[in-house]
Amino acid sequence: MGEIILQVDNLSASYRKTTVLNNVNFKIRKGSLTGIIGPNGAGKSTLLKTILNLHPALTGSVRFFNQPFQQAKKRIGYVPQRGSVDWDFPTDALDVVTMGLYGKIGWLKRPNRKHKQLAYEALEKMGMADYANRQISQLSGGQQQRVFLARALVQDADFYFMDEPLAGVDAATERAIMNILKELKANGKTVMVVHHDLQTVEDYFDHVLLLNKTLLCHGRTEEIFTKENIAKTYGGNMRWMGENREYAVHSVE
Ligand SMILES: Nc1ncnc2c1ncn2[C@@H]1O[C@H](COP(=O)(O)OP(=O)(O)OP(=O)(O)O)[C@@H](O)[C@H]1O
Repeated sequence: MGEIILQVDNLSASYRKTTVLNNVNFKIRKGSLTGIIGPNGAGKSTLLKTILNLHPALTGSVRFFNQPFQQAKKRIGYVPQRGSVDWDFPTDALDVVTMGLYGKIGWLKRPNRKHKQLAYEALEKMGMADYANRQISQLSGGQQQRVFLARALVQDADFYFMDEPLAGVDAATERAIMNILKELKANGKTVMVVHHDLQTVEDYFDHVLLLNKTLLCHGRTEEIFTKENIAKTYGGNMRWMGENREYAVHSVE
């Protein structure tokens, strides 16, 4: 396994006075593909945002590549939850992808033809070339998600964070996205993904991080993703449908 490239120590976060993340500690190694699993409201999105300095930490420290976030941020990519994005922003798919290159272009400079070409190729890779000039608000949810993945690809980061990239997408989009995640991993990239579908965890992720306000456990999927640990994480809000991998989770909401 690769070297440790993310170290999270004693991380806590709150909204006003309510603590939603409590004393989270873990380390992530280069080249791992980790699913972040836990019920609604477990703090999965907050964990990503706090790690990425988008939400303030109450306590704790986060180090990427043995550096503070600010020094490492060009090497880090983030695909936010689709619902958290203002899709009415007037811009087309190609421009959204080109934004992924701004770390390289510089914010005040205009993208040139080579940048646009790179962005177009990433859209092509996600099967979205025909939609390059379509307003982002006029794409379906799954198409928007593909555009976001294309943006992450052009960024060519070393470490990606994705917040539910598979939520609400069809089977073909899910396959396309998972192929990209596996390709990123094959290229030595590291990926952490908030994920909801317990049925696919074992197929998709080599590591899992089980979270419910605190970190319940973290490690290799085959060791950690057990009935007992899942039950502990979901606090009884789940029902086994049968042996092995068939189970349903009841939302806490
Ligand atoms: N902006 C906010 N202001 C106040 N409370 C918030 C805010 N965002 C999240 N919360 C609360 O923090 C807790 C954790 O939310 P978070 O979105 O991190 O959970 P999650 O595990 O990603 O949930 P889901 O699976 O439903 O997306 C929840 O109780 C939520 O209501």
